[in-house]
Amino acid sequence: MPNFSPFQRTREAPNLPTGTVKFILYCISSFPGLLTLMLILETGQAACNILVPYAVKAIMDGVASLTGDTGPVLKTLQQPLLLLAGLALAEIIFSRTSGALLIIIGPRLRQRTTQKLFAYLQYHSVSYFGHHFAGALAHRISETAISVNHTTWSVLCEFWPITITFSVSIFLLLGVHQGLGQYVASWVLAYIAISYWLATRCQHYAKSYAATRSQVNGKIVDAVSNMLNAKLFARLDYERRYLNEYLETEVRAGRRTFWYMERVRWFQFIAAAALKIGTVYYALTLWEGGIISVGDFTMSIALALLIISDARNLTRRFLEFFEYVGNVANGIDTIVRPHEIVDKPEATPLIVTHGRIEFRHVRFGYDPSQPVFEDLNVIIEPGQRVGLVGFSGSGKSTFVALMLRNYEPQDGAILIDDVDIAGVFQDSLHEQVSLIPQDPSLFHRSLKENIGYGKLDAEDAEIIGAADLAHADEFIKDMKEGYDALVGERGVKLSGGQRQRIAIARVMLKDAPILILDEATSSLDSVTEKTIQENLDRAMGRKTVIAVAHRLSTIAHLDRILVFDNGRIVEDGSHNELLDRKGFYHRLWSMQAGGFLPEEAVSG
Ligand SMILES: Nc1ncnc2c1ncn2[C@@H]1O[C@H](COP(=O)(O)OP(=O)(O)OP(=O)(O)O)[C@@H](O)[C@H]1O
Repeated sequence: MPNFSPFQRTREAPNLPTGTVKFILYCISSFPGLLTLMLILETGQAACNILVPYAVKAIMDGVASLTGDTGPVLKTLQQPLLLLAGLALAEIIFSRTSGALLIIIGPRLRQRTTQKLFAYLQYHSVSYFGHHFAGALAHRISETAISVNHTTWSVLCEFWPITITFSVSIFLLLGVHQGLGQYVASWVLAYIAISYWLATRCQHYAKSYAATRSQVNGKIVDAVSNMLNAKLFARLDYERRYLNEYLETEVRAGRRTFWYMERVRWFQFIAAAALKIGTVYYALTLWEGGIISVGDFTMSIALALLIISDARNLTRRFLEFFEYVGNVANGIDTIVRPHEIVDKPEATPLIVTHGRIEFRHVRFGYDPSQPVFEDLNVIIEPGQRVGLVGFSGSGKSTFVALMLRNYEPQDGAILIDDVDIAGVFQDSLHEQVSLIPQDPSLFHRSLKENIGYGKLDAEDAEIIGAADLAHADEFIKDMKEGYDALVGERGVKLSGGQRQRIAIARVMLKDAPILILDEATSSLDSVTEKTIQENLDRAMGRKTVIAVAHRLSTIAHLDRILVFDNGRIVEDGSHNELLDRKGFYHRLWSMQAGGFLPEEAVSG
């Protein structure tokens, strides 16, 4: 188990900027000093690079001034040679220090971005998670974090040095000769503009190629998760052919993109040739006319070659940059959208002293135009044990979901101990209300951690005690690794009944004053169910309990039963009272086959 205090927590949902540039700046703002240093180092490295042709010019001019005697060569060329060596050394130092900074900042920046996005994601509502696949969200977070890094490095280590190379080259060439400088400057401006334009055009191809790749990934995931179906139906061949259809689409989209890139390369090669030949011709003419020295001539050619080497792949760099920025924008769009249910600024912690629950004139619909509850009014007294029954779709789970504030009513209020839960901190509500769901999902962590989730600072003895009450201890003891056994993703290595027992144990450990059981024992055999039910009854103590049940026998002994029909409470009373009333509940009870309600509603 990670070693952190169980009580570190933040109540307030984090705020994140929604603009792409602002978001990237926000993420990198944790490293102002290191990033500035990196910018300086990249500037230094680019400057060293660009000054090499200048040193070569000095050497060439020195060589040209030499007479036939080779004796004083080194002496004459001492300064430019030292400059050349100094530049080489400085370039190594700048570039490797920058490399080291990249190693220091890179993983940390990725971690911070992931942390921020994950923290933001946590505050989305249950309905948000119902609309987004877990895998897709995890992928989005990691893509966004990687793309924030890449965007930063693109600007710092690619576009910025290129800007310096281009600007200083033009400056040096203007110094050599105005016309030559203007020729290269026009070439550079035109080249950048065309590269940018080509990249924006290519974006369309790159996007559709990326879409086909992710479609293929999705198909592979779907096929792998349905491998059992494929085997049971002997459809392995079919699955290969099915996947191949999508792979073919990917190949076609890939070819379109690469052909376009190939055409871009033609442009680059022709443009590079134009710069090379043009500069050589221009500089040669100037040298011939005695306007520039042989050193200037050499420097001009070297600068042109340097520009060409930096300009190569500029379209691809733009394209990658767009892709990273697009990824960040997508991540923001999916994750950094407004939270659906937010704690109010004036929110207070909920402290349950009695456990009285009231639904007051509650109107709610998942789609507000089709309300599940129109005007629901009900009071559950402190310590009361209430069963909710009704046909499938009658509103029982919605009732529970509203109590947990998974959704907010469009009208009316839900009060606990006379406090409107809309005005309390959501986590304080969840601390006071426990839920045992019908199909509990567990973390892929040890059994001990899963049970201990109900009370993070629980002693081992408390965990075992809770497991014992939930009849989980008996099967855990039989496992090779006991309480340290891992349960598999969502608890798949356990049977439904075992998962339910772990969920019961962790809720017993949590010991909240209000308890909600949503078919909490439905996956258990009747013998285990009976014993757990007794333990649950004991654990309920003076808690307020709401139990949703399809098997009426499991709630018949409770203090009160609310009968739901089409979002209305049509009957309310104890089991015996309701039977005596010979109404809806009586019909349900009579219709029960083996203790279950029929699926279909029966008209009155
Ligand atoms: N997440 C959702 N989005 C949209 N509609 C929903 C959602 N959950 C439930 N509903 C609808 O709300 C109505 C009430 O459903 P609810 O799940 O509360 O019924 P229930 O009594 O708990 O049913 P069951 O016994 O089958 O669990 C149904 O018409 C259902 O289709």
